[in-house]
Amino acid sequence: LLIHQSTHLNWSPKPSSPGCPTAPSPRPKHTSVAFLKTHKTAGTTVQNILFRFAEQHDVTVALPHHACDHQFCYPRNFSARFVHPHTLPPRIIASHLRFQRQELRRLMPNDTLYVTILREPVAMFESLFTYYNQYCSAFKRVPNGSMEAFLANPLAFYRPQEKFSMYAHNTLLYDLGGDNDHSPADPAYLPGFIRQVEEVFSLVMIAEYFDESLVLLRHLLSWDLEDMLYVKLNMRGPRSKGNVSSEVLAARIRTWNGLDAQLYDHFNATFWRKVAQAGRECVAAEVRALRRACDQLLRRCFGGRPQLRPATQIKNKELRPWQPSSKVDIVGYDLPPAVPGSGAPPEERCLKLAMPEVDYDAFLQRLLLHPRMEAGSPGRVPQHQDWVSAWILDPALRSRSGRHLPDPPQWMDHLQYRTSWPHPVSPTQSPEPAAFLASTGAGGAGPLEGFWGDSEELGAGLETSLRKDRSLDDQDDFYD
Ligand SMILES: Nc1ncnc2c1ncn2[C@@H]1O[C@H](COP(=O)(O)OS(=O)(=O)O)[C@@H](OP(=O)(O)O)[C@H]1O
Repeated sequence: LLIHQSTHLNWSPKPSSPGCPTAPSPRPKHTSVAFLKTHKTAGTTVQNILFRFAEQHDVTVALPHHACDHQFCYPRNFSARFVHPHTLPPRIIASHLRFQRQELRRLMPNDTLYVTILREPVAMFESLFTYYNQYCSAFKRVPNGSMEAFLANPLAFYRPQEKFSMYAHNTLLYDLGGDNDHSPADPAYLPGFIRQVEEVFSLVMIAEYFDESLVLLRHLLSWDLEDMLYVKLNMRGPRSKGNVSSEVLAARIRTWNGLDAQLYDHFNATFWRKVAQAGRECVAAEVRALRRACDQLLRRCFGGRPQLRPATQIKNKELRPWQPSSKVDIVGYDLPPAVPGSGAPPEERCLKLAMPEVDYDAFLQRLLLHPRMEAGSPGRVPQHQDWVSAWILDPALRSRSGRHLPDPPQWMDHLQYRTSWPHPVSPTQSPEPAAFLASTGAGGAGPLEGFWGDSEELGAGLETSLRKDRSLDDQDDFYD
């Protein structure tokens, strides 16, 4: 077990930097954030920053209902009903969803700042094509999985009505709630759509300029530089990376994804206008400070820059990234039992820094389900295993109780206290799975039957659900 330590980096950012007009003045950190996590755009790395911030600052994150897996029932249009009731009302939302303005407005506080991220469409499409080669039928039916063959005649393979077809055509536009199959012959559509995006989103980050984007995000939210530290997550290993070396191929990708290409070009330009407003020198200086601080954290966690490893070589199960298929390697990091140099065990935050999306989501779900588990069983005496799980999952609890599990009277008191923390839960608050699924039209209750039963069933249901997270095939069932 990793021992939580509350020590922080001794590097401490100045609240504002001279010559940086948009650098945060000393005002409270903004904690209401809706991050639209688009696909294959470095969104997992941003999400991890937000999840860690939420944990550290005790801010509620909207998590998907179990029937939605770890995404908000994507590719459906987002609905507030897809949010796990224990995470209501949330202040941060950062898991995959298809943007739906009204529903997010209904869910999130009025002062929510909307942020998203775009990636250059050629690199993004190559990533999508590889990652979803087994899930998107348009890609699957191409002979030898050849991207060149697909791009030579996309319409021979693409069927807009098919499930997951959005991974093959203007995915950015789809994620933002737009019509990814809209005719390029309609000159009015995209400008109108862009205007709507600009109305809602305070910041559109650009994956190619990730660090500059984080600087603008920090200014927008008045966060400390320490809140922005990260390692890259969800990267493909070298074996799985294609190379779009030919200009002809790149041009075909841009033509096929014409709406995304124009969208990206527009927001890339507005991004650089924002950088200019913030002061180029100021942003560049802060990028250097951010990189230094990231390096410093990596030394504390890994003894230096961590080695990227295939999932099979990662000893810590919680750090093994999900693999979309046997043809694609998603690489990750392992934590050393003792940090080279200091010899100390890595801090809790190092685990979270390197934690893949599915595992972080599952971790947060487990934290939230504990109080529900006890509240859902009135009169039930807390069991020893409840305490052990709470102790493992709750860093604050661990830091209070130290290395050793306390005696039974203490853990029973604690568990009873937890029934009202962090979200008071009434037994009627959570819809039964069948009712939930019927209300969303998301399919039969099958795998979730008995989910809100007693704690043992709940635990088993949770494990099933975690296993389910590993398979997109199971997720498919919700859209059949
Ligand atoms: N910080 C940073 N800067 C630039 N690029 C980064 C960063 N972090 C992750 N990545 C790359 O983003 C790709 C994964 O994107 P997502 O996490 O959004 O994918 S997913 O849709 O959630 O599966 C994936 O790209 P590919 O490796 O090309 O697939 C990652 O390598």
